Formats: sequence, C-alpha cells, structure tokens
Amino acid sequence: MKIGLFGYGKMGKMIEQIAQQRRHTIVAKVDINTTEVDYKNMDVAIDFSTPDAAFNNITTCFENEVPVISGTTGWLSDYDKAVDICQAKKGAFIYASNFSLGVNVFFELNSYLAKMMSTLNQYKVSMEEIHHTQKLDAPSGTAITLADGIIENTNYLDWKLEEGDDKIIPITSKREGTVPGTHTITYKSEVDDVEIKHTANNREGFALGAVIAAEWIQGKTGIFSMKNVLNLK
Ligand SMILES: NC(=O)c1ccc[n+]([C@@H]2O[C@H](COP(=O)([O-])OP(=O)(O)OC[C@H]3O[C@@H](n4cnc5c(N)ncnc54)[C@H](O)[C@@H]3O)[C@@H](O)[C@H]2O)c1
Ligand SMILES: O=C(O)C1=N[C@H](C(=O)O)CCC1
Repeated sequence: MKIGLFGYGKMGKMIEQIAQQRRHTIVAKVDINTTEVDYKNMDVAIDFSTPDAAFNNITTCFENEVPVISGTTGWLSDYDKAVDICQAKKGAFIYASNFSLGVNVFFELNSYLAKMMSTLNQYKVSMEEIHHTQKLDAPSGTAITLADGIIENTNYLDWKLEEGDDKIIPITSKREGTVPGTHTITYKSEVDDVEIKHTANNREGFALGAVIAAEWIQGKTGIFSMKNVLNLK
C-alpha cells in the first residue's frame, strides 16, 4: 500500500515505522512547510497533524479521491462538513479519537459499565485524562468519546472541564512530562468506587491501529469507524 502521511511529527514518524514493518511504502510526508503533494500516487492518506490543519488536509484528499484515516483531535466542529464532502466525492473516511486496539475495547467496556450504572443513583461519575505537555487540545479526543459513551447510556447530558452540576460529567485534564495517554473513569459513592482505566505505554498502539484501518479501508467507499474495522459488536 502507498501511504501519504499528513503530519510528520511524533505520530507521523511512528506510523512510518509501523507501516514499513508491514511492508507498506511512504510516498509523501506532508508537514507544515510542504508546498506540493502528489495525490495520484497515494492509496491512502493518514492524517495526524494539528487541530487547525486537519480539515483542509482531509478534504483536499477527498477532492483528489484519496481515502483518509484521520487521528487528529480537536477539529471535530468541522467533522460533519468533512463527511458531506467525502460523501459528495464518493470517498472513504475513518476518524477515530484513538486508534489503539485496547482503547477501542475500552470504549465498549465504558458504554457497558455506563449502562449498568445508569440506574444506581448513588454513584457520581468523573473522568481524568493525562497526556504529555506538548498536547494542544483539552480534553483529549479520547476523553470526549468516553464522555459521549456515558451520555448515550445514562441520564448525563454533557461534559465539562471542571466540576459541573449533577447531570454534567466533570473531566480533569492533566499535562505531565511525556505521558502518551492515560484515561480513568470513576463512579464514586459514599461506600465505594468503581474505576476503569486505560494506560498507553507508548505510541505504537495508536500507530498500529491507524495502519490496520488504512489496510482495511482499501477498496471501500463510505464513512466508517474503528468499530467497523475491528468488527466490535
Ligand atoms: N487518534 C489517535 O489514536 C491519536 C494518537 C496520538 C495522537 N493523536 C492526535 O494526532 C495529532 C498529532 O499528534 P502528534 O503527537 O504527532 O503531534 P506533533 O505535534 O508531534 O505532530 C504534528 C505535526 O503536524 C504538523 N503540521 C502542522 N501543520 C500542518 C499542516 N498544515 N499539514 C501537515 N502537517 C502539519 C506539525 O508541524 C507537526 O510535525 C494530535 O491532534 C493528537 O491529539 C491521535
Ligand atoms: O498524544 C496525543 O495528543 C493523543 N491524542 C489522542 C487524544 O486526544 O485522545 C489520543 C491519545 C494521544
């Protein structure tokens, strides 16, 4: 597979390594100062850039009939517009806030736990995410996906980056050293706590998931998720 990398930072470099181990070829490394891109030579684009660059990178790929795997977080206010452009061009698109296989299982566990907790009013949920100090967005995209999973399965209405009222999920975002990504969800009552946690030990899991998604999307048309790729439920 011939891969165009959009964003050649920490994740772009890790994806290059994993893709080459899986016998793929990197045909473009597009970063902030790139002036020309040859889309004709690309089977797929993998975008791990920045919140302000992602939408333009992704939709330019659709205009050039290149399927896109997007891992960039912090640009989702434009997600629906990107989907419209993809569908108009009969393209193919996967966005995931987190491509790690473990986190995608954790997303399912989170939804299942939320469903069970939804009738136990004595528990109040909260979330903590910890990432490295270079991270531009807060809360993490993963934390937002986890909050959405809780909202879909309980009476919680929204999330907030601070203590909210009863129906709001409070998210605490910490930025420490080089932490690749840790997410903890706690249901607290007077008598006990129920907690689930995912810890990324490095960035390899994110990169592997993105390359697996790029392999999976070959020959397909439409809007997909990691749930489709991993055949979860
Ligand atoms: N979905 C996931 O699994 C997952 C995992 C890790 C990181 N991320 C997200 O991926 C993104 C990148 O993370 P990172 O750790 O590699 O960050 P990074 O800062 O190391 O790399 C981002 C790169 O994008 C480049 N860039 C800036 N403008 C650009 C443009 N117009 N076109 C192309 N590239 C441009 C920057 O110069 C930089 O090299 C972030 O949004 C992060 O939250 C997602
Ligand atoms: O390093 C980052 O930045 C990460 N971003 C994603 C997020 O915002 O959830 C995934 C974890 C790492």
